[in-house]
Amino acid sequence: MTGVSDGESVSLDLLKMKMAEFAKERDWDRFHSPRNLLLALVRFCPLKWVKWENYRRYFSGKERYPRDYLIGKRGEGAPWEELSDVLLYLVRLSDICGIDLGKAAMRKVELNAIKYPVGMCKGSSKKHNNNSNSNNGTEK
Ligand SMILES: Nc1ccn([C@H]2C[C@H](O)[C@@H](COP(=O)(O)OP(=O)(O)OP(=O)(O)O)O2)c(=O)n1
Repeated sequence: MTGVSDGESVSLDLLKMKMAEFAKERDWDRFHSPRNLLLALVRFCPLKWVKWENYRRYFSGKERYPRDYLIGKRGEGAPWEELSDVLLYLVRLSDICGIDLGKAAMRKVELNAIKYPVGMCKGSSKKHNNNSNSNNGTEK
């Protein structure tokens, strides 16, 4: 259905192209301004997170979902749909702004490694500014 076979990966470039085609066919380029796309990401996507409440038991480790449901082989409105919307809007926003998202993210990975050297951070989730009350966002 996706045209991508099992085991084949999907590049950001392919998603970028698909989103560009999707918008062009519908004459939606004019709606995909940086402002609108950013609003879709910061306003609309968090609203969608409300849907994640449905999966609270899964995230708290209390419930398991069938793998096919999680990765999009079945189940409308499942986690894969919500995550995909975030990625698609982000890919589209980056494209419209002329940001090469893949390269930018690779650069950010490099900067993160400099900011959080293994020698200083191994086993500790403290944020780089050394604030003892903060962490790197992965723990609450
Ligand atoms: N102006 C728009 C509207 C939608 N989309 C695309 C990007 C998202 O992947 C998806 C979002 O569509 P919906 O707003 O209909 O959201 P859902 O598909 O999640 O439906 P719902 O919110 O009703 O559950 O469609 C887009 O590119 N540009």
